Amino acid sequence: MKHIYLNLKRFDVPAELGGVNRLAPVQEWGRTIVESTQEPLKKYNPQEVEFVQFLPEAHLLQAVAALSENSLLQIGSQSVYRDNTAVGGNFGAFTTNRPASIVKAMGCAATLIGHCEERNDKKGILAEAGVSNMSAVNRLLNKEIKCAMDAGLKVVYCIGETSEEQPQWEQVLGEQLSVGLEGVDKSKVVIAYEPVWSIGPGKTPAGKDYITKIARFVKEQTGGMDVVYGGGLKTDNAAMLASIEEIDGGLIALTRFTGEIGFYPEEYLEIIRLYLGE
Ligand SMILES: O=C[C@H](O)COP(=O)(O)O
Repeated sequence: MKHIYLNLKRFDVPAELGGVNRLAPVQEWGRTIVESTQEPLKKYNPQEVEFVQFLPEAHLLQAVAALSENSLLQIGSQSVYRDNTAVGGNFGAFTTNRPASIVKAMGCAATLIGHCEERNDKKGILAEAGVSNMSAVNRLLNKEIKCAMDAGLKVVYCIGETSEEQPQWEQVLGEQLSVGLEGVDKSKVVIAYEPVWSIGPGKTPAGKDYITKIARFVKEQTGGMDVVYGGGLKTDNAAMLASIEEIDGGLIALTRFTGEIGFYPEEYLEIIRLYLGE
């Protein structure tokens, strides 16, 4: 089974406010993306490939409502809170947070946990508190994964090393896996590997040998979990990634990296065609 994930980050922010949304008014953005991508995806075999689109919370209800009959698309949230509602327990006193129970109730099938931008946010809070040992980040993410799974959501768990961490990549990724997945049913989780040092303008893209080495490491450490490339599946690397046996799919975000950068539905569909080879 291949997994094609789409992380729509905050691509809903209009260009005039500094964002990359030139697609649709904010009020219609989630629906527009689902409606402009789901029909062409119906030609793929759901036994062979799954498609999940992760949207900011404000767009989840609209995206779910836009799903057509027999759509192959599934909708997911961008992470969940590390605590949840429970009958007889917390009734929803979670101002500003996003418990997994409501993500599931809104019709989502999955959630994306531990993206490098989420890790950065948590690291920043710890740094403000004077904490330099960042292992707490993995423990917080482990709680989020457990809440998501208790709520019946599939989990895509992101791991990756920064440029500073690269010399100790085995230790860093090993801890992200062992602590993040402690006590978790791995059969319901897919790993997204993000070489953080390689993401962003002007960075050297990760090559085939490096990605293969990491994917093998993850599979060895986890008993063969599915691993997708999370550093950005795009036009430039789709064929290379498709040629790596140990890679089980990819995480798409921006589809255009020069000029009017952003996410464009036709380019997303083209990346999928290039990766799946059909
Ligand atoms: O979520 C995906 C990764 O952060 C890569 O994003 P990008 O392809 O837009 O650089």
